[in-house]
Amino acid sequence: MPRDPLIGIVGKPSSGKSTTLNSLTDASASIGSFPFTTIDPNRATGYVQIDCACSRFGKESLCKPNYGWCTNGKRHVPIMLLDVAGLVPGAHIGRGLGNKFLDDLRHADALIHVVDVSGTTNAEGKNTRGYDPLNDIEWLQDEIRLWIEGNLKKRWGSIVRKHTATKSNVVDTLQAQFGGYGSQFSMIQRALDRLEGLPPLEHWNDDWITRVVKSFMVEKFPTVLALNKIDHPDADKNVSKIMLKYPNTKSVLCSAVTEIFLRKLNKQGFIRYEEGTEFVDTCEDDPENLKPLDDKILSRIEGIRDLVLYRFGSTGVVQVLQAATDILNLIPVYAVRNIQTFQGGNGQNVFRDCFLVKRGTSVGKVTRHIMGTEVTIAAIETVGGVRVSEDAPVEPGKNDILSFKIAPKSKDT
Ligand SMILES: Nc1nc2c(ncn2[C@@H]2O[C@H](COP(=O)(O)OP(=O)(O)OP(=O)(O)O)[C@@H](O)[C@H]2O)c(=O)[nH]1
Repeated sequence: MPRDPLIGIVGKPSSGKSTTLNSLTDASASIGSFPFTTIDPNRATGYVQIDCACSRFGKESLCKPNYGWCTNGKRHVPIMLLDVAGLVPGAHIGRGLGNKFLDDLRHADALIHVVDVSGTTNAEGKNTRGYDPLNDIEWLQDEIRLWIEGNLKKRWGSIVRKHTATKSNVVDTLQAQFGGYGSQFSMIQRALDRLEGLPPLEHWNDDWITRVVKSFMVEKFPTVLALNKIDHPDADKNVSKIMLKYPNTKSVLCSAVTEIFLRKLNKQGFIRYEEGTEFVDTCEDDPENLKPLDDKILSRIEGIRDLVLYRFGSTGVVQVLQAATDILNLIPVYAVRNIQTFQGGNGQNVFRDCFLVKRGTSVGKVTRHIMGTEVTIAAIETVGGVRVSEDAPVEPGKNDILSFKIAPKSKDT
């Protein structure tokens, strides 16, 4: 059974990790209880915003998720986040929280690297001016690579001896080494396929080992860059530099502190703010429903509109989490009791249960993930009561709303 996806938040001290995490985990509407089975202090529930299936069928007013919430067809689906704190240069040799950080990381399926693009904090997170954040992207990648490489090189002699003695396949040999990082055979295969002219493992020199580890990292730790603090005047030139140097890495511009500020005022009834958008109303726009603000805060909001919202379309925070689920290829799948009305088990409300699963996963696998392996599924249906085979893949808008008919337990069991 696939486990729930986990997204790690990484970045140097003072880059804005906690602020970003707070804005991703702050649930502004009343929400269901915690859906995940394991809770540890570094984990928090974030909410990724998706277009809910209820809006496909004009049933927005009847939508009531068991977990998260849905407003006018914009649904906030829970996803587990991992706060990977304490990374400083030299972590792989034990600086800062050192290996503790790296150990936490192995559980993550994707990373959000929060980068301070204002250039006002150095590699250690201390105040400065004109720091080049390109360094942060490089050294974070290097730390992870050196950690994996270090572990591999320590045992390289015996790895090669065993590999040749047992005439093993290179994928099997690497899976035995990388299994501890949560690797899978398919991941390793893809990582190796990307490397042209790769010699047999027994002929790998240091350079080839580095290339293999880098390629493996692309598979194991797909990364979104959250280019944070875009509200700062020095951010623009740093953002352009990063985009030029890393054209193929998903980057999202954001201002976590702005998001926190707007959500707070929204909760207190001073503004109307729709998360993930550029729309903010104040008492000037709606004096009857919004509380009055003093001139200082009004002018700060004006600044936020000009510097962040109108320039970039939003604070970017909602989009950061969306980008992380996109690189993992996750799509929402809905389990309903009644395939005609989309109602849940209690016969009320629609689309109560929504799960994020990898696009292309077979319906059978999704079924077992949701229903468990003990039950016997007699039939699976999708929209219109159409039967779906267990092999059919789930895709956005296709086989993504499912109803399961359970076979009655036989008397012998
Ligand atoms: N201008 C600006 N400042 C920000 C933004 N996000 C965070 N900050 C500020 O950056 C500082 C550090 O933010 P934190 O969220 O504590 O950073 P962190 O990465 O969690 O730091 P550590 O806990 O030391 O690892 C705080 O003063 C924040 O207010 C932003 O979008 N814009």
